[in-house]
Amino acid sequence: MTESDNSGNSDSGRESTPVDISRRRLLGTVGAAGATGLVIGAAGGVGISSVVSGDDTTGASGAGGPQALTSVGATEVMFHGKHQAGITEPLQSRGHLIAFDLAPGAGRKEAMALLRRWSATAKVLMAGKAPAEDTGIALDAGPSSLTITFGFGRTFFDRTGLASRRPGQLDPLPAFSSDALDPRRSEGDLWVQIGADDALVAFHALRAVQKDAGDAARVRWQMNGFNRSAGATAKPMTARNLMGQVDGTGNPKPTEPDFDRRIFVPAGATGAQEWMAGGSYAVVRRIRMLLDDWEKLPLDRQEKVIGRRKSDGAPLSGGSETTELDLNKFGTDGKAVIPDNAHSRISAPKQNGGAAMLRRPFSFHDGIGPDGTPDAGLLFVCWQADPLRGFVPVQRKLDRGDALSAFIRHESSGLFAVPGGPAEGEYVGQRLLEA
Ligand SMILES: C=CC1=C(C)c2cc3[nH]c(cc4nc(cc5[nH]c(cc1n2)c(C)c5CCC(=O)O)C(CCC(=O)O)=C4C)c(C)c3C=C
Ligand SMILES: [Fe+2]
Repeated sequence: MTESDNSGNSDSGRESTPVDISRRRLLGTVGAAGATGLVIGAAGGVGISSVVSGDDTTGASGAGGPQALTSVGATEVMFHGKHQAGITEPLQSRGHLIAFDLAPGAGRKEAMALLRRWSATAKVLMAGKAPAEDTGIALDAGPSSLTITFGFGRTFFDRTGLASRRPGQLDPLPAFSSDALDPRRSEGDLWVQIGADDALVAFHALRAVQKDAGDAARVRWQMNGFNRSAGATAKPMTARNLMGQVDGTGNPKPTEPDFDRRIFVPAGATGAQEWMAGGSYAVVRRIRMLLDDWEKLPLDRQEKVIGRRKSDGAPLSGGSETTELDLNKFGTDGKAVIPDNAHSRISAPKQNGGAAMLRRPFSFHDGIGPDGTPDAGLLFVCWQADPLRGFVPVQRKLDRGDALSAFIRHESSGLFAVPGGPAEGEYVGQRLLEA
């Protein structure tokens, strides 16, 4: 992207105004025009992307000179838009999920100031610029698809005197029989999701968000995750999880007519809080994978657990990855080719009255647990306009009879209201906090 794309985007007038300097210019490495890259706009909703060409008119990137950013580094996601960034964009290779609780004594005033600070920081960092008193962690890097997404947990509303504006959708999720939840790593007043295609850019944002919290909020829990790096495969492919499965195939697509209705809260929706228009609800579950057990299972049984081939994600009923599941196909033994307890069968929207969610997870690996097995699995994050029409009915059904249940353990849970994207000049959550 060119530097001029960002002119006029400084956050002057906001608290803790970040310095409007590109991280690369701090090192004096960028010419009048930057590298070729992508700008992903949240405006209008769903990751509209356009290629911005950047001819290096200075010749600075020639032999011996500084190099242009690759498309990985140069890709920028817009902070302002109808929806917050970090929901419909492609999975990034690094992620941090952090929940905060407001500090004792902090209320609505402190929360407003915090969301102003966080928004100003997010805007600057997502543009690949340096905040005030920068740590230098991300020097040299471009925006690298950084997204920073903010949400409110159920407890936020009592602590800020806003109980009358708490959406019913934040009512606690039902208990599921397979839950083994750790309350200290669950829920929280505020939630921040950071994603980037560079580990240092993601960590840089994490530190900035933590420092901005100041005396207003304390970290309740933090989880770190990853996905495959952009460019690691010969062509763009659906991600794999740590069980080796192709994971994400059945996700609703932004091109589908009911995508917006399923994922985002419409303006003027009956019973919805107006400040949530354009927003979405995030369900976050830390799901441990019992990898030692899973990896002992022969391939054909692993495939029956999911109902799809491991090699390419195609349904066991035939076709390729994107072929629809044929749930009525039977083998010569008279049994359903996609077993009754297969994860794909049970979670399919047509088996759940159309219930659908957008899954956007990160894998995690936190070493070896006290039991000697890998503390690894999925930071499952799913997005929907209403958790009672997305996550809850599907998880209820999975809880009753999913073949995958024997190989996973839900260890923590969070439900967060993620407001719509801020308009130019607004901060995230302003319509809730200042209405
Ligand atoms: C309640 C929601 C879900 C949880 C929790 C969940 C956990 C989970 N899933 C996998 C692996 C796969 N899931 C797949 C499909 C799939 N899963 C859910 C929901 C939950 N999964 C849905 C709605 C779907 C899509 C169903 C459809 O549209 O047909 C697949 C198949 C490929 C794909 O469609 O993505 C895999 C593989 C793991 C490992 C896991 C917990 C660790
Ligand atoms: Fe799943």
